[in-house]
Amino acid sequence: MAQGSIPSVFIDGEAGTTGLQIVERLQGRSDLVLRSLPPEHRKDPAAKRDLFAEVDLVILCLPDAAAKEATAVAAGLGDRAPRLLDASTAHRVDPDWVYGVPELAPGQAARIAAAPRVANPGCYPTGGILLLRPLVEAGLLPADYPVAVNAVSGYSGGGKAMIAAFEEAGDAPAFELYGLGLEHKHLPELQHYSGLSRRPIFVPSVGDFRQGMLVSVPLHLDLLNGRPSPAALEAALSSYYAGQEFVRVVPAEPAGKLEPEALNGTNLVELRVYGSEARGQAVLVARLDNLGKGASGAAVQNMNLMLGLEGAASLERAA
Ligand SMILES: NC(=O)C1=CN([C@@H]2O[C@H](COP(=O)(O)OP(=O)(O)OC[C@H]3O[C@@H](n4cnc5c(N)ncnc54)[C@H](OP(=O)(O)O)[C@@H]3O)[C@@H](O)[C@H]2O)C=CC1
Ligand SMILES: CC(=O)N[C@@H](CCC(=O)OP(=O)(O)O)C(=O)O
Repeated sequence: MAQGSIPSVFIDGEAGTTGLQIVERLQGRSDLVLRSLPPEHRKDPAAKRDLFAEVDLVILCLPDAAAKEATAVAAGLGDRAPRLLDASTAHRVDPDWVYGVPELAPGQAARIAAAPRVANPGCYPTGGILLLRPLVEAGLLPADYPVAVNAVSGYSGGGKAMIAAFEEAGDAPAFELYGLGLEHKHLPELQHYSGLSRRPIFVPSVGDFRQGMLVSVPLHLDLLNGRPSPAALEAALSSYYAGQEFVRVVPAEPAGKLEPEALNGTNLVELRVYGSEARGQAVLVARLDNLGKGASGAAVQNMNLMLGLEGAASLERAA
């Protein structure tokens, strides 16, 4: 990108759920130019290659196989290759890609800003990692703790096909567990970036609401190092995310209820620690918009970092 020029961005997969939401979030921005392909050429590798060579950043909002193909197209351009931000699962634990959670660790935002290739995180791992990693790093949660992660998502998490099943076909269940083969595609990144040596058990579910997500982790306090109180876990999270704009540690309401849709349309994550000192138990809960901080909001946050467009961050703030 020439100094002083306005960066250009192409969203490969702009007609899909994640792509459309990114386009929506970029409406009204004058600090970048959004490039596009005519609909009849959107899957044409030659047309893609030509456009890739002209832009500064390509955001991949494609199924995994198509994201890998697009990455190969970019690599084939050598010096003219654009930087890539991949929203798919294809490159999230690939050491050649930087993981797109700026709040992951000190220096991660700077690594994203400088990276040629950034892997946008999965929606469930965003919640799980933000809850778990600070506790592992603080030495409170042993890396081999038998972690179980339970989660519920709105159906937009399943892209166009699942949206059609819920909104058009009308034959989708009101609620269902899935991933019960214990091989969900988010497990590698969830384990890796949380810093866990033991593979967690992950039980996702989907409900008959479009958007919104809760990710929860039950903990037995006597199995943690030093038997911390729920308040100590909350303090560890608060200190880890002090000063972060999009991650908020919120005191848990004593009534002990939480619904998943309150952050829809924002790029925020809320983290809470519910607990019973007397019972020696706690439940960590993350609330986020699966299409916000779980996908398109995170992609815009990463794009801003990669292109040095800090001034535009206000567009991502909660109303
Ligand atoms: N939905 C979500 O909450 C999240 C999704 N993601 C990831 O983002 C990616 C996109 O998911 P999502 O938006 O939900 O999926 P959708 O199915 O809603 O959209 C995918 C889009 O990609 C298009 N497409 C497929 N192959 C190609 C190709 N070769 N070239 C150009 N376009 C192509 C599809 O076209 P067509 O319409 O013709 O099928 C469709 O428009 C996936 O990897 C997904 O795992 C990540 C985080 C959250
Ligand atoms: C409800 C639902 O089906 N959700 C999706 C995950 C959505 C998501 O984050 O997918 P990425 O890994 O592509 O980021 C699923 O479990 O496969």
